[in-house]
Amino acid sequence: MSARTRPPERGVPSHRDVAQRQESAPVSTRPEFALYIEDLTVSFNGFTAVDELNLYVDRNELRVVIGPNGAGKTTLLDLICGRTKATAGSIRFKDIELTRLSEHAIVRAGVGRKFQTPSIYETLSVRENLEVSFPRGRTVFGAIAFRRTPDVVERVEQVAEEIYLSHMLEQPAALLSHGQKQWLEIGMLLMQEPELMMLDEPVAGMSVSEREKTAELLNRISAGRSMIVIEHDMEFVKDIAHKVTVLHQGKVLSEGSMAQVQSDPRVIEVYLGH
Ligand SMILES: Nc1ncnc2c1ncn2[C@@H]1O[C@H](COP(=O)(O)OP(=O)(O)OP(=O)(O)O)[C@@H](O)[C@H]1O
Repeated sequence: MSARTRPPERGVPSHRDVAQRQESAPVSTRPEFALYIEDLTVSFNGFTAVDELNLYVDRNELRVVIGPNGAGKTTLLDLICGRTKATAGSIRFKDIELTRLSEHAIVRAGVGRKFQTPSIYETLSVRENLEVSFPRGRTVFGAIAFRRTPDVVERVEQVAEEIYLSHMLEQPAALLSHGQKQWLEIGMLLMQEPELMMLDEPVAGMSVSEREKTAELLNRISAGRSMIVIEHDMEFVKDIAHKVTVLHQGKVLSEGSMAQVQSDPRVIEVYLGH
């Protein structure tokens, strides 16, 4: 049975199931899953990079997406954050259809995304980088217009502590190590308190101890939100994944616990065996 036609596993209701359940449920009941991706497809000049993909991510879940080069992993994140527009299919987050929204509206809907290379402001201090990421930190013209109100100061200090940078708040970001820059960018996302956070290869180029601290950080911040992480480092995947989705040629090849996907012969053939 193909990934496309495979019904959701037990405990993985289809969107229709949830919609029906919600009709009779009290208004305050949250859907069981935060993110529903169904039949998602994107083609570039006849090449289908994401092909009728179905993916369901829970709240409080850290999902890792793995797969060979060109499998469609980054394109999937591009589709969710609105950078790439879907050719067909649906992405519903908290019951909002994201495929129709602009990138900015998707951010406002609670979706935050970190790219592989850190995009921090090198000349600003760690504190200022976090401040400008506070939702009220910028005007529509992009000028830094925040005031250091007590709530901003408190939030910056909380986030700095979470990302192991409390002792470097006044340092220019340019002086941070590669790993610290990655953490700062995660912190900049945390300032916006996203309910869905997506990270593309967060530990690429990090030292062993930075990887360990990043695993601890991600485990901590996945509580209360949904996370999708693309990663190639299998040791790291083991440390963080609640569930793993393996993509191949734009489709879900396998999905389950790390142990389940690692022992799936199809995954060994196209990815892990290489
Ligand atoms: N804008 C685009 N125009 C044309 N082709 C694209 C575009 N974006 C992605 N692709 C193609 O879609 C396929 C999937 O690419 P994608 O970057 O999503 O793969 P990936 O799984 O993230 O790979 P990697 O692990 O190498 O980062 C690739 O063949 C890529 O060349």
